[in-house]
Amino acid sequence: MTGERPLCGLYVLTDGALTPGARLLPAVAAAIRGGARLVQYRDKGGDARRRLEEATALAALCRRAGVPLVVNDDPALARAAGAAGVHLGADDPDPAEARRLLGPQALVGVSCYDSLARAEEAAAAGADYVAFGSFFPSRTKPAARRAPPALLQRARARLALPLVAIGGITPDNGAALVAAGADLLAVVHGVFGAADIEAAARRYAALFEPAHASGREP
Ligand SMILES: Cc1ncc(COP(=O)(O)OP(=O)(O)O)c(N)n1
Ligand SMILES: Cc1ncsc1CCOP(=O)(O)O
Ligand SMILES: [Mg+2]
Repeated sequence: MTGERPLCGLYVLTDGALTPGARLLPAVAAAIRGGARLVQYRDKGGDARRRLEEATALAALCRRAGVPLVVNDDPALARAAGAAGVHLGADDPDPAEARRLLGPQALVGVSCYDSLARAEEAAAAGADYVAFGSFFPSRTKPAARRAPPALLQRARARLALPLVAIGGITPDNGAALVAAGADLLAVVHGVFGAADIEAAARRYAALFEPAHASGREP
């Protein structure tokens, strides 16, 4: 992806239970006002028409805000909705196929769990970022495979592309992940489960401001 802004900061993932129906767009708008720098439409529902409507509306909102929208799991939906890209895990379509469908400008992110080897493969195949985790117990995905924070330091030393950390991240435990090399913190519950979404997003975004980020590895 030839991005306008570097991929760095708070990455918010929507959730069908926390941001249902009419609450989706206001919730994402609040997260962006709070400083979110990347948005993922993550919806595991089976209603294709609703998903297309929601993803299309979110893509328009994100475009106006200058924040890329990534669609989880579904390259065809990303294309139909006019999203900036797609996020793919081990059980999803092949990232190379997604790249062919979405084109060279698209943002293609790949889940790597606790595997540096998988991340190196994804990087060599042209991923725009790689995601590791779950680093902490996740309310959104309790059965997610766990990864140790030290993995981020090893990944940082070996990989030049943006690193995403995900899983049970709070403004308190996220600082150590940023210090270990995470460029983006991917969050569901900590932002969209909050009573004040904008304020919650602001607390994560602050972890990337110079006062906090001075603890980061070069
Ligand atoms: C940024 C980010 N990282 C990891 C995931 C998980 O992807 P996946 O393993 O495909 O699991 P599901 O999200 O599809 O349940 C993600 N979506 N985003
Ligand atoms: C999709 C995903 N993959 C690993 S953990 C997770 C969910 C993260 O959500 P939360 O920030 O609520 O733990
Ligand atoms: Mg997936």
